[in-house]
Amino acid sequence: MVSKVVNIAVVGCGLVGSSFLQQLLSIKSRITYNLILVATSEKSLVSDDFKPLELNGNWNETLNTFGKEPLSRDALLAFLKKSPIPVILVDNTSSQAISEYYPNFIENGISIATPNKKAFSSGLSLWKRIFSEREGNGLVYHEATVGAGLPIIGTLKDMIITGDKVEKIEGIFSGTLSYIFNEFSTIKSNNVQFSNVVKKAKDLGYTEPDPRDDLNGLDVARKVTILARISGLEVESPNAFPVQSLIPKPLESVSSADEFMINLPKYDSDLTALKEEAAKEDKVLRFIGKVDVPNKQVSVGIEKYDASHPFASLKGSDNVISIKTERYQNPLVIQGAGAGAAVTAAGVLADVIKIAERI
Ligand SMILES: NC(=O)C1=CN([C@@H]2O[C@H](COP(=O)(O)OP(=O)(O)OC[C@H]3O[C@@H](n4cnc5c(N)ncnc54)[C@H](OP(=O)(O)O)[C@@H]3O)[C@@H](O)[C@H]2O)C=CC1
Ligand SMILES: N[C@@H](CC=O)C(=O)O
Ligand code: NA
Repeated sequence: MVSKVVNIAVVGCGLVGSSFLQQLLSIKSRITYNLILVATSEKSLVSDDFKPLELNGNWNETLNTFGKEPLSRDALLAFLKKSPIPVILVDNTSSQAISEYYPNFIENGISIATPNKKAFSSGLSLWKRIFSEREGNGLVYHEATVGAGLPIIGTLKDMIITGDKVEKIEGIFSGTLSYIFNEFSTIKSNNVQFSNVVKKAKDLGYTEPDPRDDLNGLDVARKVTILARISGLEVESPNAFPVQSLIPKPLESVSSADEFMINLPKYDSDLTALKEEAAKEDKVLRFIGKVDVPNKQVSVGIEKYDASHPFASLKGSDNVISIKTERYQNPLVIQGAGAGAAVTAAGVLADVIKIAERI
């Protein structure tokens, strides 16, 4: 029997992209994955004749040595349209520009697998265009946009297509903020200062290069926007509901991450007071995203939880998501690593495999 062959184009070879390529090139499968393009923002390798790229294991070196100027979005589309067999575009970037171009790929029959949240959590019109389900459109899978490789989006969609009704989703959706609050606000009271934990998280490489990109709550707001939309709420954008920022107002406009870190200790007192107030009630603080479907409410911010609550005993940078539905009145809880190269790449690869089986 001749095995099925699918062409794969990978844009973005950073943390997740590198791990994705390593996993893709080593899986054993009855489907053959034919790598026809690899690109970063500066270099690209393109197989003009659609034969598999010869990467000899060290694709990074090959890309740097032989890579040419990356294709524009139009040129990338024109190239992928010429593919004689089904093609999957894997977007491992965080590029807004690429995500805004998804409808053009999809409407030309090109499928997409991605951990990039931008397309699904920007304006609602882009979401509607992506999921318009026209005959001949490419498929779109984005499991790793929420909770990395944890099975959240697939699980939620399965519940909905089988007729269940989502009532409430609540969770800790940021690996960085999970770590920070797990260390800062513990069941046994401690003297840890918020700024110290942020510094520790930054030193361990858990934060974005500028920790304000974690502390402003936008990453969590994007994830919650995606879940709310899947659950049936027409959320206009991640700015359309209350999002608590952990950046002290006076530090919003400081120019550099270093200046931000130097000044952060001056503003520890508010969060220390909140943590002590919670401790007196035998509670801890956690940074939560919430979707209340019947009441059409979405929010992101700090909440207090009893020491006995599953969110209170979370470890490291784990995510935890609780989904309450008409059928799961005792909520379904999914917990585990919600960030990191290997688990995220595996989530993307599992999507590639699901698409390849369907196209
Ligand atoms: N890291 C994690 O734990 C998780 C990440 N994600 C998501 O996965 C995606 C990738 O994250 P990560 O690997 O950590 O990010 P990195 O910054 O490590 O990698 C991004 C890659 O994308 C490339 N890139 C950026 N813009 C373009 C462009 N316009 N055209 C071509 N290539 C481009 C970069 O190239 P260059 O180096 O040349 O700039 C780089 O290779 C993001 O959307 C992130 O939100 C999701 C869940 C968890
Ligand atoms: N920065 C994110 C990683 C992926 O979305 C996180 O902390 O969870
Ligand atoms: Na996921």
